[in-house]
Amino acid sequence: MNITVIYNPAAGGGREALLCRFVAELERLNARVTLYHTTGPNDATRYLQSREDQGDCVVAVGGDGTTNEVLNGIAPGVALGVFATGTANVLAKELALPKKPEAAARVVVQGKSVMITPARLNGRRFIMMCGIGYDAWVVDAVDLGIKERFGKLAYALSMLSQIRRYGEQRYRVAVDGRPLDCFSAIVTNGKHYGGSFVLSREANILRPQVQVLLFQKPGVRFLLRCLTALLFGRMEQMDGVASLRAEQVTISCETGDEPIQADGDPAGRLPADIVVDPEPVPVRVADTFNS
Ligand SMILES: Nc1ncnc2c1ncn2[C@@H]1O[C@H](COP(=O)(O)OP(=O)(O)OP(=O)(O)O)[C@@H](O)[C@H]1O
Repeated sequence: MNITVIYNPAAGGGREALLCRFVAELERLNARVTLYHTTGPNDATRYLQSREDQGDCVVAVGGDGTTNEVLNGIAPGVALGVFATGTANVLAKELALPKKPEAAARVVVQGKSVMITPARLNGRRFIMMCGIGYDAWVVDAVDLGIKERFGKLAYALSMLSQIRRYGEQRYRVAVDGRPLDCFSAIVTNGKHYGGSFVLSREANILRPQVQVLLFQKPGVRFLLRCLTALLFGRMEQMDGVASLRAEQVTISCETGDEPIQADGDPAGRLPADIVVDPEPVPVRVADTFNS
């Protein structure tokens, strides 16, 4: 098996020792490995697009942002592997991928492929989720220095700093053409969010549809109730939260320069045009993964 390993040395504050163990195990399993260290944002995508032969599998070693950039550069038919060394690693939770480097390498070489349908936000693929409103403000306001040193704490601090703004901005959404309003929205491909929290029980990453969660009531109290419900995996059931399955979603707002987040990183500004990608991607998972 020929494997390209894309390592983001900035993800999760750097995990060089884990990378070495991961690559050593791949080689012990007779894989031929080409290793690449990324140098900055979008370098993974650029590097992959410049490679004529990416091998049988490209493994993203980093967080969801690294996987996103690999996904946007991977050639059709080449399998995507993930060794999660980032901060939140939501995709790894969704696919029940092992944390230990040796076990993660065995999944890549000895596991199976499942077909996952990403979605496209303004033309660029995302694999887990994108969001506008509160969700995007939090990602936009994360202090990268704190994130590098203290990981998820940076998100918690950013969440606190943005709470007061919730409800100020109203967004217009079209879910498969149906017009709706909201004060925040998350378009998710999978069930998990922010790590191991369950955002949507309705979502299914193996299905060629996304789940759209619309937060339709204003007010800080409503947001706090939503965040509490998220801790218990019950946000989708809340009065004021609409959860809809869709193939195409557009989101816009009349005023302001509003950010969007995709797979946990800033992803441009509104308007957002989100469509399910017609080309599914083979992704390596454990043999025991229930598909
Ligand atoms: N050499 C580099 N130096 C700085 N940033 C980089 C480098 N290579 C890639 N990046 C950027 O780092 C960003 C963050 O990486 P990533 O999202 O994978 O890790 P994380 O934020 O720690 O994890 P998670 O998304 O799971 O919370 C990526 O979006 C990528 O653009």
